[in-house]
Amino acid sequence: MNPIRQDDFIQSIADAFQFISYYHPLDFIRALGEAYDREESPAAKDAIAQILTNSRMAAEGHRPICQDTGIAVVFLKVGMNVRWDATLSLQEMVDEGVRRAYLDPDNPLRASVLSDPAGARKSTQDNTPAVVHYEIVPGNHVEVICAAKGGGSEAKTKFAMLNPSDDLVEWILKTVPTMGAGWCPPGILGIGIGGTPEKAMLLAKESIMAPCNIHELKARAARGEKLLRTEALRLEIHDKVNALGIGAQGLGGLTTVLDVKVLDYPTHAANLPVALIPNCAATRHIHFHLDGSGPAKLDPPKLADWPSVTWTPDTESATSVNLDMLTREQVAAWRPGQKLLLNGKMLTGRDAAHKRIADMLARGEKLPVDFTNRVIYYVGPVDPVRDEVVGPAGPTTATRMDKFTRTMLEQTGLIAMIGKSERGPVAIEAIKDNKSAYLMAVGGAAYLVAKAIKSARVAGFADLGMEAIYEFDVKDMPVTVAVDSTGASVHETGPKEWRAKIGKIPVAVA
Ligand SMILES: O=C(O)C[C@H](O)C(=O)O
Repeated sequence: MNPIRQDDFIQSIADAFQFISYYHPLDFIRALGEAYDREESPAAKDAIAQILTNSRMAAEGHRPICQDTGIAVVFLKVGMNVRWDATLSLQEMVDEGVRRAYLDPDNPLRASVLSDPAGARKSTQDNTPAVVHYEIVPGNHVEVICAAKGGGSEAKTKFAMLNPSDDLVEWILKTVPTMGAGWCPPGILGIGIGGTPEKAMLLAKESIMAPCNIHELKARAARGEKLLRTEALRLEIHDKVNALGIGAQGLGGLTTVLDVKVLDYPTHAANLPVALIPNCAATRHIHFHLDGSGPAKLDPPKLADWPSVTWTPDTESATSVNLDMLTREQVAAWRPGQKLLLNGKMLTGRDAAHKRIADMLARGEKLPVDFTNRVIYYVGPVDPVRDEVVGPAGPTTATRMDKFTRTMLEQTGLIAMIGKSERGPVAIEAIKDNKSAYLMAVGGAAYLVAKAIKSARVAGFADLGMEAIYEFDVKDMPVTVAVDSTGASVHETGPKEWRAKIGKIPVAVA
C-alpha cells in the first residue's frame, strides 16, 4: 500500500465538510419524504415541507442547509499497517481540513466554535479545533466519518446512570418530552448503553453516524425474523417515542423520530449507564476510506432523488404583517397557530447579545440599538457570498433566551420575539404580563428563510461576529404564532392533541 499523503488527507476532510454543509444524506431525505407523506398534522406537515424544500435549495445552491454549520466531529479508524507521508499529527491534519472547509470563499461556513468556554468565549474564527475520536484497527486503510453537529441538538443530550433493575425504555419516554423541540425534530435518537459514562456517550454519538434504515428492521420483524436485543429496542423506542405526539418542530404530529440507533457495550454489574444524543433535521455526516491512492472521491447526489415537495409562502391564509407599523394592539390580537408573513425591519440577537444587553442595563448603560416597538429574531447567520445580503439564517433555540425575556420586554421597549422551539414558564409569564407574543420559524429551513431577507446590516455589538445585532429587512418571512399574549402555547396544545389522537400506548409522560 502507498502511504497516505498529508495533503490528500487534509483535502479529503475539507471536501467532506463542504459536501455535508449542503447535501443531506439521501437516506435521511428519503425517510423525511416518507414522514411528509404520512403526516396528518397540518402544522407538522408544513414544517417538514419547509425542511425538504430548504434541503433541495441547499443542494442546488451549494449553500448550508442550516446556519448552524456545526462543530466538526471526526471518527477515525486507522489500520495498523497504514503508513503516512505526513509531518503533522492527525489532529493537526483534521484541523487544517476543517479550517479550509469553513473558510472556503465559495461557501464560507459559520464560525460557531469558541475558546475559553467557561470564560471569555472567544470565536476561534475558523471552527477549529475539531473533536476527533480514534480507533486503531487491523488493516491497511483509514476509515473516516465526518459529521457537522449542530449546537441545538447537542444541547439536548442526556445521560443517566440507571440502576440495573431500572426500565431503560421508561427512562427514555420520560426524558424525550423534557428535551422540547430545540433539537429540531424530526430527527434521529442515538442511544448508548453500557460501558462507563464516557463510553455510553461515545456509543450514542457513534450510533447516529449510521444511515436511516428502521424500515428494514420493520420489514424483518414483519416477516417474523428474530431480532437482536438492540434491534428490538430500536423498534420499541421508535414506535413509543412517535406515540408521544411531539411531532415536527414540537408542533404535534405523527413523526418525532425518523430512526432510533442503539449501540451497547458490556458494563459493570452495579451499573446501567445510558446516554441519549439526538440528531436534528439538519443531520449531516459522510463516510469514506483512504488507502494511499489519493484524496476521497465524494459522489454528489442527484436532485431527482429529493421528494417532489415545494413549499411556497401561503399568501392566501397567512396574515401579512407590516413590522414597520406594528402596534402593541396588533401583537396582542395574534392567536396561537396563526400563520404570519412578516414584512419590514426586524432586529436580531441571540445568546451573547442578550447577556451583554442585560449586563449593560444592570449597569444603567445606554444600549447601542433602540428596541422600542421592534421585534427581535434569535439568529446567528452565515456570512453572505456573491449577490446574497446574508447567508442562511434560520432561528436558534428560544428557550436559551427565556431568562432575559422579562428584562427585554420591560426595559427595552421590545414587543415580540421570533425563534424556534417552545418557551419555558418564565418566558411565558413575561409574555403574558406584557401582552407580547412569540413567533416561531422552522429550525433547519435556514436557506429558505434567508431568501426572505432583502437587506442586512450590523446594528450593534459588531465584535460578536455572527452573534452581533443585525437589522434585517424582510419580505414575506414565514412564521407561526407559538405563544400568544394570553400565554397560550402551540408547543403545549399541539403535542397534547396529537398524543391523544395517536394515544394507544400507555406510557409515563413527564
Ligand atoms: O446556533 C444556531 O444557530 C442554532 C442552534 O443550533 C440551535 O439549534 O439552537
